[in-house]
Amino acid sequence: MKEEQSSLLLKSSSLFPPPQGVKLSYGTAGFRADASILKSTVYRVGILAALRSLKTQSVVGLMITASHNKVTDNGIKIVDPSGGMLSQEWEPFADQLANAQTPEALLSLITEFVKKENIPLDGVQSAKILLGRDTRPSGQSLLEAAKQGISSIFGAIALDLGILTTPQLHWMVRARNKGLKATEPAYFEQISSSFRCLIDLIPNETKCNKTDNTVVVDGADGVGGDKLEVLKNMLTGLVMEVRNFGKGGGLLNDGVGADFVQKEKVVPRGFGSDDVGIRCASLDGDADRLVYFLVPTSGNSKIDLVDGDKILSLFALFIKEQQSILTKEGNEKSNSNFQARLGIVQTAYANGASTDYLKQLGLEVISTPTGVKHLHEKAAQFDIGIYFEANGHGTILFSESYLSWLEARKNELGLVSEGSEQQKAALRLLSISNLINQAVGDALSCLLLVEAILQHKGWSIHKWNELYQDLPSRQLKVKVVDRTAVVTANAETLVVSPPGIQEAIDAETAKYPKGRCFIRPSGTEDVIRVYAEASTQEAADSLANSVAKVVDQFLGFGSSGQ
Ligand SMILES: CC(=O)N[C@H]1[C@@H](OP(=O)(O)O)O[C@H](CO)[C@@H](O)[C@@H]1O
Ligand SMILES: [Mg+2]
Repeated sequence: MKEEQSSLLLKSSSLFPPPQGVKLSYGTAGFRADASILKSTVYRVGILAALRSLKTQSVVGLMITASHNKVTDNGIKIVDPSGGMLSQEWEPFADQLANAQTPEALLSLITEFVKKENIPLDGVQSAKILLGRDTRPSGQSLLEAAKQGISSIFGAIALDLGILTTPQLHWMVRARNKGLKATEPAYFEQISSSFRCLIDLIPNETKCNKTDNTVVVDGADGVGGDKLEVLKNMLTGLVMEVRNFGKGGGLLNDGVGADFVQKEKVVPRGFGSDDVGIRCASLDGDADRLVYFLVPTSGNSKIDLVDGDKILSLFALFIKEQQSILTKEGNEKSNSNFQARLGIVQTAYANGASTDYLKQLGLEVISTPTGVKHLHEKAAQFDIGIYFEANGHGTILFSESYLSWLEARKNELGLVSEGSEQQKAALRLLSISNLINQAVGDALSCLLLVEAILQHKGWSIHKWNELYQDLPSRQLKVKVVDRTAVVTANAETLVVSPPGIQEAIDAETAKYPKGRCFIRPSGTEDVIRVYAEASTQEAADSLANSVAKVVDQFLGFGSSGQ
């Protein structure tokens, strides 16, 4: 490394001392903590992003957000050139950088890594980093720290794109590296026009029945609500009312948003008795999650949750239907025999009833650890890979080879049977691939796809919700001395350390018919999460509570683990 580069790094890093007594970890989706201690981390991730861009010779992204966490938290994550999450191979280096105690230690880590990875840090190659942030008040000052980190690497340029949803930034990084238009208007144009195509392709029979085309959306008082206000005016065939849109004075994620709705199963702020029976949806704080819900009865805050698993099921059902129309037998041979592999990816948090339903549809279902980085990787191995976390984060990935086949097939059908059902099915699948974010789960594009499918099928939210009945479940959080003491295996369904705890969990679970329960350390909050499922709500609650007690005995503040 050149002398000037080393001294620049030493000088700038001395302005960003790391917080004392805190161990930072890249976690499920980047670094997250109370915003007041994050400046040095964000500065260092700025350096890391510049190195990633140099290494890949492509544009990368930096998103400043803490998603569903409380407003005083913030976080930072890197978007890889593909538009996906940072390659997991670089995560250990991210952890080391964030935790280096002195400017000298930081410099030596960087020097070593640059050498090992063969990164062209000569000032000749340039690096470009797109920066986005959510609406958190701490975003602006953290943005400055990120810029300082980026400008500490010769040749690196930061491009501030302002306030964006996380999926918008992922989309822009991907588009940019594919040489496509990567602006916010281009994003809105793409999703609204592909939504229009799907609406135009609705069969006349259902069009006549005129299904309810109104949806009320809780924007979590964050960036998503704000962006929906723009998007809704570009849509035809859908009436959208946005509440908690971020500029009405409500506090981000405070009794609102997809995480709250999914975990608490009660109405978010601003919703209530007047909404009985209406189709409602909720975004999270950075608009990468979406859940639907309905208020079943007045005078009670309980909701019927239509979660990520059900969105996944609706998507899977529709795609499977379109695929079978497209490959219907008795048609001309040509190149119509592409055996597209359709695969479903879930985590252990997926409701057991959803997995059963998807398997009954004859679909291949696989399970990965929590965090979309894991699900995305698996889904990308299929021609059409649909992945969702129960909390509403997911998307549909189409392989390049399948898309080229589909495009060719659509053109061919246009010549031989213009306007046929088969050609429409091909057009629908192509429109879905343009609507749904190919980089990462995106609440805005998923919302439009759900709406298009419901209109296509002429379904109400009730009808959709009846695809299968969720097994009662309960999620709890337990504060412990050191959550890293819990080590899991088998896609997080088994605890291998501390010894004895899995046996205790098994003993509790065995007491409940259809009981299923697992624990894992959260990668975004300082807690152990407990998930339980059983045949009744009381049983699920009781199982979750007993296992929470087990966790507390083994790892809580009164345990010998302290
Ligand atoms: C149970 C749960 O909802 N976990 C969430 C949450 O991760 P944890 O590691 O569980 O804190 O935040 C992640 C990032 O948004 C999301 O991917 C994940 O599904
Ligand atoms: Mg989020």
